[in-house]
Amino acid sequence: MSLADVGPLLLVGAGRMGSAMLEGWIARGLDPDLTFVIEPQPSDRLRELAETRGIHLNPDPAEGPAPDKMVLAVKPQVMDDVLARIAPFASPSTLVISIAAGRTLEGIARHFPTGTPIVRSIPNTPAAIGKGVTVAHANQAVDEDGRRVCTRLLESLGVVEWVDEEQLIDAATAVSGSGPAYAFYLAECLAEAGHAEGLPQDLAARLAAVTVAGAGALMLESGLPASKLRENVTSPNGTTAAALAVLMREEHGLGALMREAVAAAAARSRQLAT
Ligand SMILES: NC(=O)C1=CN([C@@H]2O[C@H](COP(=O)(O)OP(=O)(O)OC[C@H]3O[C@@H](n4cnc5c(N)ncnc54)[C@H](O)[C@@H]3O)[C@@H](O)[C@H]2O)C=CC1
Ligand SMILES: O=C(O)[C@@H]1CCC=N1
Repeated sequence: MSLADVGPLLLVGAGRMGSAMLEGWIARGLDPDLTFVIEPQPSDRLRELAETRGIHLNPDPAEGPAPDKMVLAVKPQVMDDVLARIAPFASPSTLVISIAAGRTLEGIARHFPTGTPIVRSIPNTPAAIGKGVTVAHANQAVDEDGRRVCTRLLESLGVVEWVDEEQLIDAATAVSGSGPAYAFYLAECLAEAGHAEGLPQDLAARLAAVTVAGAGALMLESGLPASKLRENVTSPNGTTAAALAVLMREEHGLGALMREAVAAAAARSRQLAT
C-alpha cells in the first residue's frame, strides 16, 4: 500500500517512536517533500533523511500553510508546552493524531479550535518494521475521510484497531504499547536462566531471542490461539509441563505477575492524563 497521495504531514517529535513511524511512512512512499518534522535533537538518520530524501527538518511553522495532518509524538510530560507553541499554526481542519501515552482527547483538544478532528492512538515500536499494532480512538470531529487517512497511515506500520471508548486506550497502552518491552524482558530472563543452567551467555541470548521471535511468528502465521500452541509444546509429564507448573502457579505465577504489571501500566497511563 503506497502513501504517495497522502499529502502534507507534520511530525512533531522524532524520537524513538516518532522516527520509527517516519521510517515506515517514508519506506511506503510518503512524499518526503510534503513531510515536515519538528525535532530539536535530530538524530544522524533524521539529518540524512533531510539531506538525501528531502524531508523538511525544523521548518518555521509560521511560514507556509497550516498543516494538513499533524502527528504528535513528544513525551506526555512536554505535550502541553509543545502544543502551546505549535497548535496556533493548525487550522480547524488539521487532522491531529497523538501517540502520547495517557494524554486524553480533552487535554489535547483544549489547545486547538473547537471542532478540530483529533485521534488519540497508541502504536508500538515493531512499527519500525511494519509489524506494529496501533490502537486508535477518534473524536466526533473526525469524518470518514479523516479516519481513512489515519487508518492508511497507521496500517502502513502494521495492524490498526479502532476502539469506540477512549478509556480502552489506557488498557491498550498497557498491553500493546508497552507490550514489546515485556517480550524483550522475557527473552532477557530466558537467556539468563539458560546461562544459569550452563549455556554460554551469547548462545543463551541467541536461543532466547530466536525462540521468542519464532513463537510470535508461529502464533500469527498459524492463526491458532496461544493456548493451543502452548499445548502443542507440552508433552504429558515432560519438560515443558515441569516448567509450566512453576509459571502457572496461582499466586506467584506469570499470570498473577502479568496482571499486576499490566494494571500498573494502565494506572500510569491514566495518571499521565493529569
Ligand atoms: N517508545 C514507545 O514504545 C512508545 C511511545 N509512545 C509515545 O510516543 C511519544 C514519544 O515517545 P518516545 O519516542 O519513546 O520518546 P523520545 O524521548 O524518544 O522522543 C520524544 C522526542 O520529542 C522531542 N521533543 C522534545 N521537545 C520537543 C518539541 N518542543 N518539539 C518537537 N519535538 C520535541 C525530543 O527531542 C525527542 O526526540 C510519547 O508520548 C510516548 O508515550 C507511544 C507508544 C509506544
Ligand atoms: O513507556 C511509555 O510510557 C511509552 C508508552 C508505551 C510504550 N512506551
